[in-house]
Amino acid sequence: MQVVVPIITPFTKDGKVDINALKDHVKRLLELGVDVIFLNGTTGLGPALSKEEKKETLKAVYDVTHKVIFQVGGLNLYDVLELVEYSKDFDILGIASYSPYYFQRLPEKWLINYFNDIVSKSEHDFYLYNYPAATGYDISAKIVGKIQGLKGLKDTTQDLAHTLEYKIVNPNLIVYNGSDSLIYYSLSSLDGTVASFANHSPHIISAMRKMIKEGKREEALKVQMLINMLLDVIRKYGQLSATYYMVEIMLGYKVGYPRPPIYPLTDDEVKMLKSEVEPLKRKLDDIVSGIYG
Ligand SMILES: O=C(O)C(=O)C[C@H](O)[C@H](O)COP(=O)(O)O
Repeated sequence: MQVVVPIITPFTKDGKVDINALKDHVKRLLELGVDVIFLNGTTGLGPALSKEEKKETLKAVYDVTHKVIFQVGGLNLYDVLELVEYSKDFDILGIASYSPYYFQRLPEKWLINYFNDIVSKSEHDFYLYNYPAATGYDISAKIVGKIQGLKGLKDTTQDLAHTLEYKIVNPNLIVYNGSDSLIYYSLSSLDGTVASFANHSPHIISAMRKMIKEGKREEALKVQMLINMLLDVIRKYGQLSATYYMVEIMLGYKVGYPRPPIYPLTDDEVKMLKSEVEPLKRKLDDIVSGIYG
């Protein structure tokens, strides 16, 4: 029942990676129940980070914890392989990559070659990041066996049956689902969840995990329903940006800014977000305080 956070990448107002904010955020999330840091994912704006920025984030997070999965994917395989080489100096849990994106109708064998080229150069375990809606490609359970020595994967889809299929095909794979709307099901039926909500609500997810372990399914499902209501609110403002402000609303500390084209929210948007979140936050806090007594 692992909680993996696809951690945000904090930026300064002038668009530089805010290393101190990143380190502090990692420390807080680990204290609040997060098990693994998934670095440079979607929520971390991975596709918008340079090769050098990805190296910077790994170095920074590694100062705090070695429980890291380092996402290296990109559209220049030589840059990707340079990041794989760079990762060899770090005793981390593994590396990951999403599919090549933007270019449509790539033959399946090119996609498999891309992953196997990464695996062949890596000394770490390899995790697939399957996100069909973002990349245009579904590396499904039917073809995932063609990736050599795959350790695990994160499947971002609302279709839990699609994610379970990987377990059916290979029960030894570590399988996570990456959708915040399925955290309860991911914790209950998979190896864990990769939840962007773990950036601002790790304590809520940890409480849900405790409820599931104690057989308190109804309370746990109530938490999931409130998370889904929060998700609807957050998505209205642009989730990739709103997540930064949700950290301050839910955890009480600032964590830098997003970077365009993921634009910061305006002051008015932050005020409106806060006013819509507060009532749901109160309900969640009541449930969580009840579970811990
Ligand atoms: O950010 C990451 O790297 C993640 O793993 C989490 C999910 O992939 C994203 O939060 C997108 O999830 P949806 O909004 O459900 O499409």
